[in-house]
Amino acid sequence: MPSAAESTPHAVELSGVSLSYGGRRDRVHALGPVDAKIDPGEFVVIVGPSGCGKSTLLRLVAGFAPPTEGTVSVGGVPVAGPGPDRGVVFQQPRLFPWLSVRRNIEFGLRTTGVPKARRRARSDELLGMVGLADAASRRPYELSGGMQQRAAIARALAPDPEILLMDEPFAALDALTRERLQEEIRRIWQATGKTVLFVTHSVDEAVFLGTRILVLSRRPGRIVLDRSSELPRSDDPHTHSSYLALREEVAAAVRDAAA
Ligand SMILES: Nc1ncnc2c1ncn2[C@@H]1O[C@H](COP(=O)(O)OP(=O)(O)OP(=O)(O)O)[C@@H](O)[C@H]1O
Repeated sequence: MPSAAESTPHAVELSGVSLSYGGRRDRVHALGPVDAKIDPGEFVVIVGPSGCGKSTLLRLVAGFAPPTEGTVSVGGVPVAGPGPDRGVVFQQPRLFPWLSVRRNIEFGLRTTGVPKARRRARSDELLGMVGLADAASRRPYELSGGMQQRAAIARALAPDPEILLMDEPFAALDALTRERLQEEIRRIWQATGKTVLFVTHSVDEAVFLGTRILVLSRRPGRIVLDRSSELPRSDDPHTHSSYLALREEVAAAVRDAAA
C-alpha cells in the first residue's frame, strides 16, 4: 500500500518540459528540458538571467501555453489551460480601471456565478488580509503602485486557488514598498498554506521568500540549482546565521548561469 506521501499528488510536476516559440524559421528554444516536483505548501522562487525562460515556465503552469515537449501537471492532472486552481499575479497589476477595488477582487467570482453575499464575504476577508479594507470603494487609479499590487494579489486569491503564480510581482515598486510587500506575501503564504511559484531577478528576494530556490541557466533555461532553504519562516530570515551563506550560494549560481 502506498504511504500517504506517495499517494498525495504533487502540487506541480514538470516532466521533460520544453518550450520553443515561433515556427520552423524563427524558432526560439526558450525553456528546458526541465523536471521538477513541487509539493503542496512550498514557496518556490525561480531566479536566473534575463530571458532564460522564467516567465515561460510560469506561463506553462498557468496553462497559457502548452509545452512543446513533456507534461505539466497540477494536482496530478495534466494542465489543459488556465483554471481557478491557479491564481496569477503579474508585474503590472492589470486591474480593471473602471471597477472599484472590491469589484476587481470579486470579478472572477462574479463571472463564475458566486452569489452576492458570498462574494461580499470573500472580498471583505481578502481586503482585510491585504490591508485594503479602507480602500474597497476606490478605483485603481486612486491607489499607489503598492496598493494596486495588493489588490491584484487579493484578486488572484479570490477563487481560493491552490497555487499562486507570481511573475516579478514587486519589480516595478520602490524599494521600501517592495520590502513591505515581501513581508506581506510571506505572511499571506503562512496564513493560507498556498503553494507559491514566484519569479524574480533579485537574489535577496529569492532567499528572503523561498523555501526552495530554483536557478535557471541561460536560455534555454534548465535547472542548474535546486536548493531547499532551511531558514526559519517564523522570524526574519535576514537575522539567521545561514542567510548570507545561502545568499552567496544562490548569487554564485546565478552569476555562473549568466556567464
Ligand atoms: N511570444 C514569444 N515569441 C518568441 N519568443 C519569445 C516569446 N516570449 C518569450 N520569448 C523569448 O523566450 C525567451 C524566454 O523568455 P521569458 O520571458 O520566459 O524569459 P524570462 O527569464 O522571464 O525573462 P526576463 O527575466 O527578462 O523577464 C526569451 O529569449 C524571449 O525573448
